Amino acid sequence: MKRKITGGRLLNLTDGSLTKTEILVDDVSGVVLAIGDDLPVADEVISLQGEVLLPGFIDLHVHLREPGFEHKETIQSGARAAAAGGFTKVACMPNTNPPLDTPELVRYVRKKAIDAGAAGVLPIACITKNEAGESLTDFAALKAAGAIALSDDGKGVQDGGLMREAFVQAQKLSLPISIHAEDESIARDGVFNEGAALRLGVSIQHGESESAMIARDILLAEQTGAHLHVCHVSVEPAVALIRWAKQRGVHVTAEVTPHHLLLSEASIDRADPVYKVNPPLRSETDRQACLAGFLDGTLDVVATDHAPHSAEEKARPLSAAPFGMVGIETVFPLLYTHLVEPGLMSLQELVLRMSTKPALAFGLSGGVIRVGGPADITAVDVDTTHTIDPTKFLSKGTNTPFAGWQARGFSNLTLLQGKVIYQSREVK
Ligand SMILES: NC(=O)N[C@@H](CC(=O)O)C(=O)O
Ligand SMILES: [Zn+2]
Repeated sequence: MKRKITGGRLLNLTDGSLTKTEILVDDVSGVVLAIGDDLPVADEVISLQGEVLLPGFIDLHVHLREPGFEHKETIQSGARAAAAGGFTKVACMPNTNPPLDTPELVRYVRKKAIDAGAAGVLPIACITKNEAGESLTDFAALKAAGAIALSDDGKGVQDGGLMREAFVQAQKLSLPISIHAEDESIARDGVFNEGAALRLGVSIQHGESESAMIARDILLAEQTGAHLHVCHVSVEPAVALIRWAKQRGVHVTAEVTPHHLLLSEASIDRADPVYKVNPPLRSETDRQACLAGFLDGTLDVVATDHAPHSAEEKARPLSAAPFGMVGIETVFPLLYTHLVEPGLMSLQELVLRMSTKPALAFGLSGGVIRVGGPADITAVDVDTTHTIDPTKFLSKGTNTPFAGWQARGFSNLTLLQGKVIYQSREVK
């Protein structure tokens, strides 16, 4: 079927200009057939009212919880939530039950994702068997089954020798390794960053647990020539280390989450599990360093680390509640409203960091809208203000510290390969 999208404004990623234009897409070939005025008739016309047309967002770090934790999220609920957030592709982490450490499990996730018919889901497989940190998985078999990267996210690989071997093998297969950098001998199960922890009388998770492991893995990636991707950077020394590594020519990319860009430990007004996330919300100095690193490109991409948990789990006492926040349905409006509108970054730069650069970093298709390219598109409304209401999320998780915040830039329409995977009530 051919679909014509009319009434939208296409963002030019080079100069930031917005041009009112039509786009013709085909859901059989999955590509953009034409961009321009007065395009030929189509099987279906979708009329927009000035929404901005952007390449679908790509998230390199989400948790879809299947198999094993379907009460938190399913691949279907997570992929639908992603589409509502403007995402056409998400890379899901392997800390499921069982963890994604075999080709069969990787294929299971891919099949479930296709059945969901929403955002594309790209599995990241475990570095170590059962995420136990003791022996490596079969990287070649996992890649052949469709894994796009390797990670033990949720945990750091504590054994540096094992991690060195992982980089050696990943390099041969050109597979990125996404690290959850946390030295457990330093982190010691701490919950909040030092300032909030001391103020509220809870255990401290020291920032060096993150930066020390990043330093180790930069050195290992340099020696082995592997692609190191650093997850959820949150502390100033980590930003400095990644900047240094890039200057040395190490193949390193890094992500920053919306919560580490917009919140600090000063935002934690009470010992509430809604603020419990790993890595923790850090100091204002750390937040500023992450923002500066994001603006100067040291931190390449935004990733949400969408980490849904049930209301019951998040209602537990702080020490017993799980780490994690949802983010997939709110990230673009939050960053549009709090970074683009105040003039900290341009719209096209934000889109580059949410669509184009994630695609480039992991060698994925998408990230730009062009004739002949994939028809992976989202249309965002930058004029209407909405209040973030977790009860309206398509995700099963409502654990967000941004409830009640106002934002603009919510998606009204998302297409994957020319098929509509999300449409709001505003679009006819
Ligand atoms: N970020 C979190 O606080 N939690 C994540 C794990 C992770 O990304 O480290 C989760 O799986 O819930
Ligand atoms: Zn993590």
